[in-house]
Amino acid sequence: MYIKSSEMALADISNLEDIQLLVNTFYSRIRENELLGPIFNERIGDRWQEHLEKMYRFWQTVLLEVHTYTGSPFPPHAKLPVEALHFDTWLQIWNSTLDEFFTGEKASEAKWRGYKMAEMFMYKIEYYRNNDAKPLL
Ligand code: HEM
Repeated sequence: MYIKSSEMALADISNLEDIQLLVNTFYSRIRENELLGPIFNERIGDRWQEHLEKMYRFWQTVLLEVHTYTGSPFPPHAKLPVEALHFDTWLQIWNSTLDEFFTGEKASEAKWRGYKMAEMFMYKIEYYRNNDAKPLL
C-alpha cells in the first residue's frame, strides 16, 4: 500500500541516506520556486549533480559530524542578487522540507543552522554592498 509521508511516523536525521533525501527534495523545490529557481539555475547550469553532492557533504559535516566538506560556504553568495525575502523563502522551503520528513534533535539543529547561516550571509552581503569592498573570504 502507498503511504503518504505525512502518515508515516517521522524519525530524526541519522545517516547519509537521510541527508540525501533532504537535500534532493529541498533543491528540487528550490529549482521550481519562482523567486529562487532562476538564481540557482543560472549559476549552477549543468552542474546540479556536483552541487547536490557538495551539499550532502556540507550537511553531513554539520549534522552528523562526518567531516567530508572542506570549503568556504560564503564566497559563492557574496554577489548574489538577493534580499531578505530570498533568504526568508529559502528558510521556508528548508523548514517545510525538514518537517515533512524528519523530527528530533538533528532536524531542529538543521533548522537552527539554516537560520544562522542565512542571517550571517545576509549580514555579510549587505555589509559588502554598503562598503563597496571586496570580500576577503
Ligand atoms: C537566498 C538564499 C541562497 C541562494 C540564492 C544560494 C545560492 C547558492 C548558489 C548559486 C550556490 C552554488 C555556487 C556554484 O557552485 O556555482 C550555493 C552554494 C552553496 N550554498 Fe547557497 N544559497 C542560499 C542560501 C544558503 C544557505 C542559507 C546556506 C547554508 C545553510 C547555503 C549553503 C551553501 C553552501 C555550503 C554552498 C557550497 C559552497 C562551496 O562551494 O563550497 N546557501 N548557494
